[in-house]
Amino acid sequence: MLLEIKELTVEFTSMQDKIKALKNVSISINQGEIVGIVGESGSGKSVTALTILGLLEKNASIPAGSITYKGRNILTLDKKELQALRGKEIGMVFQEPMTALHPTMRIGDQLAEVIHRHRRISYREAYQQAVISLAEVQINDPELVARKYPFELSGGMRQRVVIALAMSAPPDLLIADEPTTALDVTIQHEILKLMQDLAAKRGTSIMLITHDLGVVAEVCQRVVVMYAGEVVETGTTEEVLHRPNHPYTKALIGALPDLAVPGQALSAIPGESPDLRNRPRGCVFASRCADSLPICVEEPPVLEQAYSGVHTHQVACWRREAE
Ligand SMILES: Nc1ncnc2c1ncn2[C@@H]1O[C@H](COP(=O)(O)OP(=O)(O)OP(=O)(O)O)[C@@H](O)[C@H]1O
Ligand code: NI
Repeated sequence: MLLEIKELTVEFTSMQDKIKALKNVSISINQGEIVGIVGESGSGKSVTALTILGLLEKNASIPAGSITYKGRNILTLDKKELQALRGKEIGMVFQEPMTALHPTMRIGDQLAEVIHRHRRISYREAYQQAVISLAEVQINDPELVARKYPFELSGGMRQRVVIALAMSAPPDLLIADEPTTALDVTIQHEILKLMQDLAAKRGTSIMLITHDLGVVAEVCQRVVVMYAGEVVETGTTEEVLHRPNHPYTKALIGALPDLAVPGQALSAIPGESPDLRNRPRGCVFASRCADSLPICVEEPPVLEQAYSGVHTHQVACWRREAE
């Protein structure tokens, strides 16, 4: 196991309010695996990523849980140790590539600087390596692009550069938070394929955060469905997409015209997600669930094996189909 998040709870304090953004979240990622994290806006996907990276804002606290990376609990590391982990061991790619790039520095120099820092080779060698890594992310004429500034590139090209940057160490884990959301559909496909190929070649694991089940179907081996800061269902992509067990997952999938097509946003399910300042006593999804039972509003269901004999597939639902 490369990364193991165990019963993680994250809270934010703002004004007088305490927002429980994550509750009892457990997610694991094996070496070389691509795991998709899906859920609608506000379900806690980005908070999960930021917690792993040690980048939560100052108003956050972590009252419970652990995040074990290669046997070490990341939550106990100090600032310096975390910084060393980020970028080198754990790479990151976010939705907006501009935030990861230095606006007034040439692409080749940005890459060379990072490579120089991580690999203890001369700057000249690092620059040559930078050009090679641009070619690896399928940028035509990498020498020319290396001399350009970020603003001279298209969004898709910039995201390729960010992936080259994130993969340059190279990391063992890549955390990608909606890496293709801002790009048009054809470019999305190319970038996903690129990440998948690079990961396979280097044995990198990827945590791929997306609100797009088509993206999950295309590249993920496993998927974690989050709702209101909790994991409601998890399993192999096949299990979750073809045999969904949780009413929320079913609703997400049922509303998609064609699962194999990326670029379809999660559909709107009637109702609103619960107020995270005042979480419901029972199941978080009960207020929007078409199949809820009296017990659903009384007691929270725990994440349990969905079908007997299938260990990978788990669901938190009182109507869980155990057979
Ligand atoms: N610094 C903060 N202070 C207070 N609340 C926060 C803070 N950061 C996140 N939250 C809250 O935590 C919850 C989860 O947010 P998060 O960004 O993880 O959602 P998400 O699943 O990534 O959504 P999206 O798909 O819109 O990116 C939200 O209700 C959000 O408002
Ligand atoms: Ni997010």
